[in-house]
Amino acid sequence: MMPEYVRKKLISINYDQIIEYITKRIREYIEESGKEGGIVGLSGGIDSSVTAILLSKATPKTYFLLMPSKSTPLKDIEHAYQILKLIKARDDQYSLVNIDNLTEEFSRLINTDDKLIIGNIKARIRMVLLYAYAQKRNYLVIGTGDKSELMLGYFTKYGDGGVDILPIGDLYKSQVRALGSYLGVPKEIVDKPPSPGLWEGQTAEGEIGVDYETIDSILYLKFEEMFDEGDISKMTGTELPTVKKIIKMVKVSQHKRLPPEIFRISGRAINSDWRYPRQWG
Ligand SMILES: Nc1ncnc2c1ncn2[C@@H]1O[C@H](COP(=O)(O)OP(=O)(O)OC[C@H]2O[C@@H]([n+]3cccc(C(=O)O)c3)[C@H](O)[C@@H]2O)[C@@H](O)[C@H]1O
Ligand SMILES: Nc1ncnc2c1ncn2[C@@H]1O[C@H](COP(=O)(O)OP(=O)(O)OP(=O)(O)O)[C@@H](O)[C@H]1O
Ligand SMILES: [Mg+2]
Repeated sequence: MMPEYVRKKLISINYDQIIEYITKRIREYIEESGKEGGIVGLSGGIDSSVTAILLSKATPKTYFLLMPSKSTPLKDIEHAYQILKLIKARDDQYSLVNIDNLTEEFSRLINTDDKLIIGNIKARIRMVLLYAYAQKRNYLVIGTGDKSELMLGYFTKYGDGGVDILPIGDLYKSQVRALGSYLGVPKEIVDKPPSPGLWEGQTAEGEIGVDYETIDSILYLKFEEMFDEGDISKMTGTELPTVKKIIKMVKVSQHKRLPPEIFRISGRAINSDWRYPRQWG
């Protein structure tokens, strides 16, 4: 449940300003990186739909990859096509690549049918394809991760997490849904249960065990408003162990949000966060 207090803070916001800011930053980033445009993996889900629309507003140089597998619901492919139509993508601006053959080859080599291992392989195959298509065009890979998934670590490390920029990464899933509605994403896409589609019947809320309105409320109250966990439990109508579970997911997934730790032997190389200091020219 999302308390009214949180709804006011997270959902009643100025979407025009957000759209303007994100599209401006995408444009600037592409230009500063010396690249020409951006590519997005289009799944038919809300995150890639919103990202695709924002990218199209930022630049005419866009490309979209639809990469279904056996576990991709047909509806999702239809939804991806609806978004292509909405953004008026031309035939030479997208491709459909089925990833089943590649996935089967990997599972044969690794000799596993574990759905999580195979699911993560699918996400990483998509990443490999996106980077290859991007390099062919001198484009950047535009990530679709939202703040809820990034904070929870609910993504495949170096799979859908392997991207160049994260334009909607500071918006919670509930905010992305509201932004999607505002941008004219069909209601069916906005309202359907979020799913990585890595195995049949998978839904994010089913796997995590909590709905996104509650997840977002817990994340917001804990990490932006510093509420006590007991109070968060009461405010969101969620059992305390569930609140603790969500908070723990953030803690244990830190490694997914940071560059790999380098075991330093000499002094510091550049800065520890790898930013190149301006004063070095
Ligand atoms: N402390 C630590 N420091 C450094 N590395 C650490 C580590 N702990 C684990 N690791 C590494 O991380 C690996 C586990 O991470 P990872 O490979 O990502 O695998 P994992 O987190 O187990 O699985 C990915 C999760 O994300 C979900 N997902 C995936 C893709 C898309 C979406 C979506 O919403 O669309 C969701 C998926 O359903 C699943 O629940 C470990 O095998 C290990 O190599
Ligand atoms: N079938 C697919 N075709 C192309 N890209 C895909 C496919 N499945 C996943 N991806 C890529 O992986 C990203 C992560 O998947 P995820 O499910 O989190 O996002 P989504 O489908 O856009 O939204 P939601 O979380 O609501 O399902 C997608 O946004 C997309 O870029
Ligand atoms: Mg999805």
